[in-house]
Amino acid sequence: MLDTPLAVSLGDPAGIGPEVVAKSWERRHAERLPPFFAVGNLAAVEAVWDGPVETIGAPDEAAAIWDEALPVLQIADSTTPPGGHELIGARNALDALELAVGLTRSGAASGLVTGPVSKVRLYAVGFNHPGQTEFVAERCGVSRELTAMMLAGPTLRVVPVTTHIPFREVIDALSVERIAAKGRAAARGLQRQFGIENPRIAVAGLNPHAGEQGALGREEIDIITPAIERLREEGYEVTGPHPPDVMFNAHRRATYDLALCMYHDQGLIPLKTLHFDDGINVTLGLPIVRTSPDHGTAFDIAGKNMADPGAMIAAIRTAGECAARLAAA
Ligand SMILES: NC(=O)C1=CN([C@@H]2O[C@H](COP(=O)(O)OP(=O)(O)OC[C@H]3O[C@@H](n4cnc5c(N)ncnc54)[C@H](O)[C@@H]3O)[C@@H](O)[C@H]2O)C=CC1
Ligand SMILES: NCC(=O)COP(=O)(O)O
Repeated sequence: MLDTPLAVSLGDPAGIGPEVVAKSWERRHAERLPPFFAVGNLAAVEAVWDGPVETIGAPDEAAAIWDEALPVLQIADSTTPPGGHELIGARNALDALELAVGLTRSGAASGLVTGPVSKVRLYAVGFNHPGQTEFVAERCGVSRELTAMMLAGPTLRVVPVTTHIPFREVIDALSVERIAAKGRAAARGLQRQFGIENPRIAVAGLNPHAGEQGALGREEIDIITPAIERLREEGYEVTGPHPPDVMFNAHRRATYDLALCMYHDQGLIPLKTLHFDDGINVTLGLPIVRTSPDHGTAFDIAGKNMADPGAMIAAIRTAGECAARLAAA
């Protein structure tokens, strides 16, 4: 059990973040969750949940009330109702994220779990990062190219080489250096945070049938294979390029620890199809632990008591496990 609690930012209060965090606390004993405190707006939790909740002034006050109430570190007095459209929700989400990252970097929290945010609403309040992944990397002083956004469930882990960019830009964004950098960040993250000594990485092709020896596209020959060779020279166990349409079946998934995918949906469609209810997002390559549920804000069901906390529970549990592993290293 961790001595220092995790910091869990509530995300956009108009979404389901407050509800899944509160429901996770409710199931803390059954799910054997490590201690955590929420960072966000107390009213946002009270709007969707009638369980016990108490504000704290600092992370070290969380332990004393963990058994009795959900501890909340308050970031703002005003908020937006569940399902609301006001941009104050995005500002709250950003303030909570900023504070939770800072507390984790300082060691006051043992790891960071982030609630779902709306990217378009964050952009509307001046957020100039593609997502929380890059924001956290910057706050930790790490170049985003040295981090990897890993989505993971019980039978599949994926890292997309390109993440939140328009599809039209994907091919130009792929390079030997970028693919090798993501593969390296992924392999080292699995070693360091997940205790997988020699991770097996399967690299996806980009074109149908991985290019059919160049007849259906040359990216596999010109970019992906040289990146695979570079990673192998560095000692990593890497295979591919694999035809993307067959590499996610159950038989093939059992042969690797992580699929390195060329773009967002190539990896996230299989991941969320298989593991939407317990899938998580982990940022690899940071000096701190950061996880998040795989789902988004789900504005359509916010405030209706319909949100499944499974992915948030998995994100909290994994953050605790990774934090314990890093502390013991
Ligand atoms: N971790 C994060 O911060 C993420 C944020 N997003 C953001 O979320 C916003 C909405 O994205 P969408 O593509 O609509 O995906 P979404 O995951 O928010 O919702 C997709 C569908 O799944 C349902 N759903 C999602 N989570 C659920 C849960 N825990 N229990 C029950 N049903 C659930 C929703 O009601 C909706 O019908 C976007 O603005 C996007 O930027 C998307 C993915 C991850
Ligand atoms: N599709 C995954 C996702 O949107 C996660 O983004 P973020 O954690 O970087 O904000």
